[in-house]
Amino acid sequence: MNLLETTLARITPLDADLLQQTQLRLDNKTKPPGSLGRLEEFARRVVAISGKAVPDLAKKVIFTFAGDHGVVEEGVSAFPKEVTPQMVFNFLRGGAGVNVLARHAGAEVRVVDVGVDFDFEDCPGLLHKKVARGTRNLAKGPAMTRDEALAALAVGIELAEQCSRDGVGLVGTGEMGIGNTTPSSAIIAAIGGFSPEQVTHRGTGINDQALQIKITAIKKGLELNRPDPTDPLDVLIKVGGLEIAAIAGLVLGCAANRIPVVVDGFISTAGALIASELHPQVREYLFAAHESVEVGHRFMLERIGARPMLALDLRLGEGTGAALAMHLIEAGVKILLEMATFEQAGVTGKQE
Ligand SMILES: Cc1cc2ncn([C@H]3O[C@H](COP(=O)(O)O)[C@@H](O)[C@H]3O)c2cc1C
Ligand SMILES: O=C(O)c1cccnc1
Repeated sequence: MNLLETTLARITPLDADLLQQTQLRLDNKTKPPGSLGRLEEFARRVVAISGKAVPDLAKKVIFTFAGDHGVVEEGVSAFPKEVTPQMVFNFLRGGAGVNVLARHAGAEVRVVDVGVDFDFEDCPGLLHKKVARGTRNLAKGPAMTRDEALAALAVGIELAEQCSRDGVGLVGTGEMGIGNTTPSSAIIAAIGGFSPEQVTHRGTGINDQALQIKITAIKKGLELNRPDPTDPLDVLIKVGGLEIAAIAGLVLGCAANRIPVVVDGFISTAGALIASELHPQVREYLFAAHESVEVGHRFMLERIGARPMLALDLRLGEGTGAALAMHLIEAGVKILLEMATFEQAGVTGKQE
């Protein structure tokens, strides 16, 4: 078995008893039952995912995977591909949106080159995991080879393994790759059977003409490559991206290692969708941070069966939404661990 297969074999459903016991603990807190809404769900699920009655979320890590996309040559983005490595340097200096919001959340950002078309040589702080210098143009043929897709998946899986060894309590996903809303739209179109028009949007802010070019590129990619909707690996190979593959691997690795994983926006959810199509129980381990402005995002979330936590009209990616959502998951866990029970507080009237 390869790393992907052994990882998939380790993913199990959450323990229903543990979920129920944790809800009973929450019901003993000084509040009407269920009145903290989804914060209670977050606490319940973090306990059941980690298998720990007292989860420790002190160590939080957001992975920002960077990769380039051959399809950019079609004119699908408002920005040139050079922005991908330029933003990598910005992440490493701590100046990007995700750095600011991760600091706010008390999370560390780890920047991973999984497929940037640039030589970073010995760039301190960067995780050098380059599989290829970008994908090929999906409008002209398969974006990746099978080996490239498996190698990028393995990058994500191995980083999750490392998090498990380091005692990381909460992982977030993020990405940087000019053009990557195009493969993300292609993935949900292929898997969900949607037309490119239904799931394609403006990414970095393209105009009407570029939107038509983007839709045409996705149409060509689907017609030419004919990804098999029942085979998520085939979809990833033909119309995916290296950073999307790494995110899929990270999500699978987190599920296998029982680490809750917060999935960012549209592109990250494309990775999570591949993971959840590979293993249906993956959805139990993930938290969908927010609902992106990208129109296709809703269809991905519905397909996964994940309800987004925030609606902030975000459309940046990088892991920004994941950073913001981490606070709320931690808040739910703190309610479980720190709030007084009826008995401790001497509050009466609890219904048995
Ligand atoms: C300066 C800058 C910083 C970003 N950070 C994330 N993205 C986001 O925009 C890109 C996807 O949009 P499209 O498919 O239209 O190219 C990705 O890099 C995504 O992470 C950025 C984009 C730009 C321009
Ligand atoms: O939702 C996202 O993650 C997103 C949307 C547009 C552009 N970049 C990222």
